[in-house]
Amino acid sequence: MKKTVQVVAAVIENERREILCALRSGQMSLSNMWEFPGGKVKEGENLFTALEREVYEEMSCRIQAQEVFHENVHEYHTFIIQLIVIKAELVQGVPQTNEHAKLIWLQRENLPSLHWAPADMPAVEALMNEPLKEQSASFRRQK
Ligand SMILES: Nc1nc2c([nH]c(=O)n2[C@H]2C[C@H](O)[C@@H](COP(=O)(O)OP(=O)(O)OP(=O)(O)O)O2)c(=O)[nH]1
Repeated sequence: MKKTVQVVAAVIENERREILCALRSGQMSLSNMWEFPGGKVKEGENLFTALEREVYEEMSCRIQAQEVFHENVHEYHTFIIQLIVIKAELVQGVPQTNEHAKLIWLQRENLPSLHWAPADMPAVEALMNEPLKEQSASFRRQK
């Protein structure tokens, strides 16, 4: 039986309404696919704390997890992923590529132009279809 792995991933939006996208490196599994930064939740760990820890480990910056945005289950060849996508705010530092091949900020309407990890597609679509009023507070404050 395939193992189910719980993974948290961050949607971090900047004041220009761009979302941070991360390219998995050639050394990682699902190599050369784009993802939202994050990783596996450890046993007994709170989802938000796990996300803040993973982001700090991967990108040396601090985020504050805000709310669960999307959740779905996807079956890969070797495991089943429960992907929990969480809105988060960058609170300290500039994201660094400690593990990823590349980091880019992309307007949400351009998200589908990337080759995403298959499990991420429903969340990408949900972001595309998100009503303007639900989009980030930093963006709303500019209006
Ligand atoms: N962080 C993150 N991982 C994702 C996303 N979509 C997706 O399928 N994944 C997969 C890739 C990995 O197999 C797993 C997250 O594992 P991880 O980031 O903690 O660790 P890892 O790459 O070392 O994992 P692995 O080599 O053992 O598969 O979830 C996503 O949007 N963000």
